[in-house]
Amino acid sequence: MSIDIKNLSHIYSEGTPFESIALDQVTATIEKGTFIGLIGHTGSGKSTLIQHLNVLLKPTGGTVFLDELDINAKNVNPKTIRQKVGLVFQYPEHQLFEETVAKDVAFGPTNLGLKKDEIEKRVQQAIELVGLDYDTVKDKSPFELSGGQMRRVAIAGVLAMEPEVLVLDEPTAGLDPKGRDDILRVIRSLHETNKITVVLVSHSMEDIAKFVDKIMVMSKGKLALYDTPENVFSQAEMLENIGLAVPQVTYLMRELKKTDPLVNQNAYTLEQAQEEIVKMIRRKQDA
Ligand SMILES: Nc1ncnc2c1ncn2[C@@H]1O[C@H](COP(=O)(O)OP(=O)(O)OP(=O)(O)O)[C@@H](O)[C@H]1O
Repeated sequence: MSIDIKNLSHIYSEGTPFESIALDQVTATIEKGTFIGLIGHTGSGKSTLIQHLNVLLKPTGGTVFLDELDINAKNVNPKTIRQKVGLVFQYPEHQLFEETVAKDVAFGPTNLGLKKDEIEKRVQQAIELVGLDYDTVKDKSPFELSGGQMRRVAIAGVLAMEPEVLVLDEPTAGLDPKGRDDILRVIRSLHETNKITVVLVSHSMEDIAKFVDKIMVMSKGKLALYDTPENVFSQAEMLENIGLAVPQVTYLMRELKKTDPLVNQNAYTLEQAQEEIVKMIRRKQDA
């Protein structure tokens, strides 16, 4: 399912002294089956943008199309959009409440009014998709699991609705580096096997760079950059100007470029850049 964001604007408390322009004429196309990382400093508009993908907010201007359907049109039922676009909030495990993992994951499909067999099938599939063993966890209380596992259960709850687009607000928040990497791997593999379109909000470019196809950089309610990770990182100065930490690899490459004529940052992928840096460090050690 492709997403077309057209001149999307959002003003909170419009016309009051507390007015705040959260989105300012954002236009972007997210092609079907792509994995997008959405980055930006605090208050840049990321959460506001993703809430529009799921019709949780009404635009002040512009709209969003899902496969050419204007999701804000009067005759469109927001419920049908929310089935297609699954939204995983920050710290989704805080919303777990059932006594077993299986019941929690079944909550969404049960509300859709699906038959018992279909619900059971979806629950099992969703639990396995997030890399948990169904038989081991199905009857456990979600609260017996580790933080990372609880988060996987919460994501499984959204997957059991079989959305065509998965939107996640900082799914790695509060996890240690290994937990962050594990969750991102699960999401990447979901995206690859199910060809699902993914929009993932993150504070850290370094974390998501190797997983996403494209990065959207938001700054003060505007879309500042929208390109592949390599092309986004090549705009190091712009990223620094808008207050985003440039990944260490890019930073090192830029510094080395100043002194080492062999380095041409734009000619490398991130993995190649990493290898080059290791080689350069060895060359310097041997010299
Ligand atoms: N409910 C609200 N009422 C009024 N202003 C709001 C509301 N929610 C967000 N804002 C303002 O809108 C702007 C964009 O906020 P938003 O939460 O979308 O940014 P964000 O990039 O997701 O930030 P963070 O990374 O901190 O979550 C900010 O200036 C914020 O203060």
